[in-house]
Amino acid sequence: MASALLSVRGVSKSFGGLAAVRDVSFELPAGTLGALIGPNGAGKTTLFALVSGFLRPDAGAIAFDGADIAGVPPHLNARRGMTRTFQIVQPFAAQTVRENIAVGAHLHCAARREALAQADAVARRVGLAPQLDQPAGELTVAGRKRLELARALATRPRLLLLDEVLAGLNPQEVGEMVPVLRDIAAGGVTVLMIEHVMQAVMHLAQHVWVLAQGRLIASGTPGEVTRDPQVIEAYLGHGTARRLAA
Ligand SMILES: Nc1ncnc2c1ncn2[C@@H]1O[C@H](COP(=O)(O)OP(=O)(O)OP(=O)(O)O)[C@@H](O)[C@H]1O
Repeated sequence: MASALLSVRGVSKSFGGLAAVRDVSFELPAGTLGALIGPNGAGKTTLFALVSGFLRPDAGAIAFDGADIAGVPPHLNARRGMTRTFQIVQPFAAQTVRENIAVGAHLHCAARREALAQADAVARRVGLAPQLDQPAGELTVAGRKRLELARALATRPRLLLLDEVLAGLNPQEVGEMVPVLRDIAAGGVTVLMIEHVMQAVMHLAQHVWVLAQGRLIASGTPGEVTRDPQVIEAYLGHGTARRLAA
């Protein structure tokens, strides 16, 4: 069994009276592609923000590669090898795709020429090489999603947290992104993805954790969690599993 690259133990976070994440624990082994799923408002993005350091947990422990990182700011986590993407992609619209990706590469390369060369290499990995000289503002939605992925990859993460990188894509675009994500994981990057596109989760994830109303209600392989009555109820409403079985 591989050791846990990310360990979350008893983590909770409330906003005023609203418990967004309640006593969540899980471990992501190194070399795994895991998915975090759950209905809208389940607490997935809040959990990502806690792990990546944009929020500090009210309780619990978060460890990355054995080091306690609860409350450690995102730029320090990026230096340690953990980077996240955002659901809403905000590139520097007037800059080229190459320059946008190079921003991520600057984490490790001080020299501009080296950062730009790294940007080219990363663009090839995500299928953005033909657009390298194009202003980022001219990219399609699918192109912007690839750019967000490329900017994160350019930081050379060991753990990549992907927040809905497939949202807004049509089925063909999803189909084109799945192998890109699989190649990234096969290249040795541990991945945790928040994803609503179940078709992609089924194809990609080795392990799935399901959140509902802030709590972890199920975990297992994609096949196991999608058959779990508690998961069916969380998505489709109370009594659904019983009605489906009948
Ligand atoms: N900064 C905040 N202040 C107050 N409430 C918040 C804040 N961030 C999130 N929430 C609330 O916490 C709950 C969990 O939200 P979160 O965005 O983590 O869910 P999610 O599972 O990512 O949802 P979605 O799939 O719709 O993105 C929601 O009820 C949300 O309204």
